[in-house]
Amino acid sequence: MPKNVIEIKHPLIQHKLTIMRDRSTASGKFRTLLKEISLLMGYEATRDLPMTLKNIETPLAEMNAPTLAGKKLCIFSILRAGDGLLNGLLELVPSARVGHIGIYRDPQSLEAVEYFFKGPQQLSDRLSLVVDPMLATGHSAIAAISHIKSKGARDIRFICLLAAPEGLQALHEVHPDVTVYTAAIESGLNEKGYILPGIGDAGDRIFGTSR
Ligand SMILES: O=P(O)(O)OC[C@H]1O[C@H](OP(=O)(O)OP(=O)(O)O)[C@H](O)[C@@H]1O
Ligand SMILES: O=c1cc[nH]c(=O)[nH]1
Ligand SMILES: [Mg+2]
Repeated sequence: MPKNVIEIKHPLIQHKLTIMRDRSTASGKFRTLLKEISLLMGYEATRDLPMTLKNIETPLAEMNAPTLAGKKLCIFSILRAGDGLLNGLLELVPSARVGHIGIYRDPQSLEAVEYFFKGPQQLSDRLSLVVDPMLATGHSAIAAISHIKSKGARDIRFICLLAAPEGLQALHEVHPDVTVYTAAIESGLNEKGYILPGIGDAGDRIFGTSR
């Protein structure tokens, strides 16, 4: 297993994930749980942001108080399912810029097909958080990260709910500089490239669609 993978085994995340895995959990509840998990994962993925001190006055005293040092963020959502993680992270860091990368996975070849890209101009001095609930073969994440690197992004983290070992390995081979935050490293992929035991098709479960 690549070293730069952080599996967040917090009890609240694991409990919520178990409810999401259950096939009888409806879309509304599924979305709510994914957003709650995004807040908890975002806490972990930002725990080493640079800090500085700022002089303030409380009602009682003057103090040098810790504050974020101003490292700017951009959150890139891999459409569609990435949007299930995006809004929670934006609530944590309201000043973050947002990029959208439309990618779907061809069901036969399992290759990533990009159909949309819109992101902020200046990426070289930002921390980019690329979000998608699923890292299966890794093709979608690799394509998304290659694209944002071509636009200048250098400091990149990938946040996913579930990661297959195959996807982690593939992503690490192409982008060894990218740290992955995940709630669970799964057993593997089935013959159609779905993560096992998994949650099924993330986009379909978030938006109530079906293939
Ligand atoms: O690691 P990979 O093998 O590339 O698979 C993961 C991708 O597959 C899913 O997207 P999907 O193609 O279902 O599109 P959607 O989000 O629009 O439903 C998922 O949200 C990832 O983007
Ligand atoms: O299990 C999987 C694999 C890819 N995409 C999904 O939505 N689910
Ligand atoms: Mg997708």
